[in-house]
Amino acid sequence: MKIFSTQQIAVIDQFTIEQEPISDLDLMERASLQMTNWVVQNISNEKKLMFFAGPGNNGGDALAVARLLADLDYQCEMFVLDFGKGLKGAPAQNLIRLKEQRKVLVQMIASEDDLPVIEKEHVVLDGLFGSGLNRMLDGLPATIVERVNASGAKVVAIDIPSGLMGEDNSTNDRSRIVKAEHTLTLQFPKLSFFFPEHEALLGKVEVLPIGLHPQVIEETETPYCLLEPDLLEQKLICRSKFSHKGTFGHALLIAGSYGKMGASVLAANACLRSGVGLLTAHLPHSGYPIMQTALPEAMCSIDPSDLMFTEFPPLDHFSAIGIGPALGVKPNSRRALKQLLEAKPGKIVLDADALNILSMHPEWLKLLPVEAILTPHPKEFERLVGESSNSYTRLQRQRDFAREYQVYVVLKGAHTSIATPDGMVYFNNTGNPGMATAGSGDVLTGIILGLLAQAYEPLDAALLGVWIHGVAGDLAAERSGYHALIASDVIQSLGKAFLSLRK
Ligand SMILES: NC(=O)C1=CN([C@@H]2O[C@H](COP(=O)(O)OP(=O)(O)OC[C@H]3O[C@@H](n4cnc5c(N)ncnc54)[C@H](OP(=O)(O)O)[C@@H]3O)[C@@H](O)[C@H]2O)[C@@H](O)CC1
Ligand SMILES: [K+]
Repeated sequence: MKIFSTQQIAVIDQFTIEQEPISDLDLMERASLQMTNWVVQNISNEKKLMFFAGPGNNGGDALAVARLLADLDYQCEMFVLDFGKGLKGAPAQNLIRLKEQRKVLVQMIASEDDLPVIEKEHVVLDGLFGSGLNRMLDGLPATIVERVNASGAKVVAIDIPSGLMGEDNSTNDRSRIVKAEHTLTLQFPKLSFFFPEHEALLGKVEVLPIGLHPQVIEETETPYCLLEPDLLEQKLICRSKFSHKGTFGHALLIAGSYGKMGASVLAANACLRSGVGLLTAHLPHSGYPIMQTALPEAMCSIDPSDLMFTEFPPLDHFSAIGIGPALGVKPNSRRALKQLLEAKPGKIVLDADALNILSMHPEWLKLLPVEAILTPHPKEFERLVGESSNSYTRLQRQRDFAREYQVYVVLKGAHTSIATPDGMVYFNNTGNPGMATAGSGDVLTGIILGLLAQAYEPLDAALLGVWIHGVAGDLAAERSGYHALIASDVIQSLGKAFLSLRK
């Protein structure tokens, strides 16, 4: 699913009105019907609903939803923000319709004194501002937001919590943003919905389709996209009857150091469970019995060092390399990583300490092969590019980094984002908080390595790997819940996760 900017959404909205064609009033009614249906299914009509409507179409939606719900015997009160200019267009027509219906008390709010008392038991429907917000809230709107947030009432935001910008909130003040329990967003999630600092403002997000014109959606270009199963199903490669283990590549995993060999075992296991033909794990000598015992399917290449990575085997046999989990950053390992990069290793995924080494030696970044995949968590990414004060800035840095070095940057998080060398960013929404556990990242590295070593292009390996990792985590959480979930559970669910793509 494409993620558009709020400016693009306004253009798509206008195109739909002209080309469907449909009047703006009818489009607003269509959107409002969707939201009304959601309220009917989720909120009891014994609750008193307090609507707040702003000056634009977001307010128009609130006015229409109040009328539709009042017809269904919901008890509604309407408070309209009065800037002294009156409403225009479709919102003005909806105000007239609501007044003519005579079922809802409508009050204008011109100053703080006009504000109602909001009880904890009420439900607030927030239609102050939506995608037309163009500056931080202040004055009366900011006061309303403060009151709503302080009331303890359940808040349902129409399209977007009022005060939240669709994209960049780096100069916004979160105390002036509505804190919703549910956000009913129209047709497309907004970019700012994918940033962790906004989770508590958005609550649970419901994307409600409102039938915007498919042609303009298809033709409008955006660098941002949400991963969906349809796209990934197309990417999964079918296995022919005549395939053999040589068809599915030979992966080389370089991971683990003394005391942390588990990272290597987890990544190797996940790699094998992702369909690779053959896997060689390169390990310090002390890791040899561990790997051979834990995972008989893996072959081993033994480092001269007993404790850490200092040398890599000849690369000719391998179709992809994964390096980094629990490697350590000792000088010998650093030197060996540099030599590996100088040997032009081809398809490669770098994680954890491989990235930490690169942040200690930024001059080696230029050695990264084109289309290498880097899988940092936010801290590792910060070490590479410096601190970012918010997710929007971090996202722009992620895009810049991917373009500058022509690599894929998989920034791990609740919505893992994958930035590509050509400036695209894909967001993932599979996975769950239970996966914030030791070894989870090693499993992802193993999956991506397994896919890379087969015939998957780096882009497809990154997208499919991230998505499958999340699905496997979700399946594992169904069995163990979030608290008890460990990385091995995710590996156990990989089979079912691949099967969910039905090939
Ligand atoms: N997607 C779709 O197709 C559909 C979308 N729909 C709905 O439309 C919504 C978008 O509507 P919208 O464009 O009218 O914008 P909205 O947010 O209501 O308000 C803009 C007004 O606020 C003002 N203003 C801005 N910032 C301000 C501030 N800080 N403090 C004070 N004022 C401020 C600004 O005026 P300004 O002061 O800038 O002149 C302007 O008057 C969208 O979220 C969805 O709910 C559906 O109806 C149907 C289909
Ligand atoms: K809103």
